[in-house]
Amino acid sequence: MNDFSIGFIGLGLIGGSIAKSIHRIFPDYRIVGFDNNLSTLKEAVSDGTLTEYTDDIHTIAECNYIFLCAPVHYNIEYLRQLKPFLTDSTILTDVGSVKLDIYEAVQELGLARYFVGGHPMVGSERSGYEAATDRLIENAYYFITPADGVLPGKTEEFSTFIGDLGAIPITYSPVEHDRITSYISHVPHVIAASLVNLVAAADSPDNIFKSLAAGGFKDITRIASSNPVVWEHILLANPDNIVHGLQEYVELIDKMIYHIKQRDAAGINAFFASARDYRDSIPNNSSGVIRMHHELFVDIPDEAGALAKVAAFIAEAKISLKNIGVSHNREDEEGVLRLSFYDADSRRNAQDVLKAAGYKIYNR
Ligand SMILES: NC(=O)c1ccc[n+]([C@@H]2O[C@H](COP(=O)([O-])OP(=O)(O)OC[C@H]3O[C@@H](n4cnc5c(N)ncnc54)[C@H](O)[C@@H]3O)[C@@H](O)[C@H]2O)c1
Ligand SMILES: O=C(O)C(=O)CC1(C(=O)O)C=CC(O)C=C1
Repeated sequence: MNDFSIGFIGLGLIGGSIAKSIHRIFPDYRIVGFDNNLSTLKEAVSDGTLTEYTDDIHTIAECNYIFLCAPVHYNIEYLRQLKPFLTDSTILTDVGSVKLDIYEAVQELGLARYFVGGHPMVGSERSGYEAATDRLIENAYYFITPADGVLPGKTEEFSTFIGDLGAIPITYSPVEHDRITSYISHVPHVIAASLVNLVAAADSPDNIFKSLAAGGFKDITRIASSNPVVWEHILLANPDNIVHGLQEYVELIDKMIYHIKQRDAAGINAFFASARDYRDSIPNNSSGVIRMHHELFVDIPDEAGALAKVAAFIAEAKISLKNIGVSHNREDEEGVLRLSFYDADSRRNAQDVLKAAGYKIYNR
């Protein structure tokens, strides 16, 4: 065992995924967990991700790198407890979705010399350690927001470490970060949750809306299943940017209402056309604004066992499948089975295997 140590406060989706990546890439590092969910900690020790867990903040504070991975407001609360034990060899970081509030707290507490903030631009609607994977952050952009006054070399050292884990570090100021993420992440989560609440309120007593909801509604509302505590903290930590974005959004909706009321075909068309052009310009096969997804779409017969058969071909070829899903709406889907993989090689190999077995494959 190497005596290099990394401490985690919060071992859910993001903390757990980063800990698992570190364990995969640096198996000799000592990884220590602290979480208010004891069964999570026990599970992470038993699957080998954590070397040990602790309920003593001092043990975490003594680690070389400290990752704060609880909901954003709780991360800030831990700064004060860690402060007395930190040394110049510590790198203190967090993964919170909002960067200015923790940056200001760090400055106020005099912790700037240790602090390199971070935020992986990747995640899931699932939460908790059971949703964590050792590939989650691979190929994802990872914001780095160093404190003004951080000791020389720490930002470079931490960025290199994040690159070693397979993510793509990009350095931004906390102010820029919070403005960008309000548009591309925080406002969209509010909109997704609003849409679900809209439909839930309109649904019939026998829930017919829910039963009939197809790809469109499901695609745009996946993130409405996210952990409410995490999002409560994010909205309260970045209120001005989010309110501003939502107000602009309401203006857009008002504009569409006006077009519809006026029966303005050209206005409606232009609204959709500009959205389609921007959305289609997001590169699918690069680490662009939207993370690279290694996906295949496969047409399968609508019969029992068809999905299991495809999964068996993949398993026989020893290819790891990240996710598998079926769409029953054949009207606007060419391939109905969506397979996602952890990397481009796995996707390519699966494509070869399934093609050889006579399946029709689509790439999107
Ligand atoms: N969910 C995402 O997609 C996503 C993406 C990037 C960054 N983040 C950020 O990552 C952080 C964690 O989010 P997550 O999605 O992993 O949440 P999660 O709910 O999956 O995990 C949070 C973990 O923190 C623990 N925890 C909660 N309060 C605690 C406390 N007071 N002390 C110690 N442990 C505590 C929980 O038991 C849980 O294990 C948040 O700051 C969030 O903004 C989330
Ligand atoms: O993919 C998802 O489910 C996410 O919500 C990930 C997502 C986002 O893109 O909004 C959520 C929160 C973050 O801080 C970063 C990424």
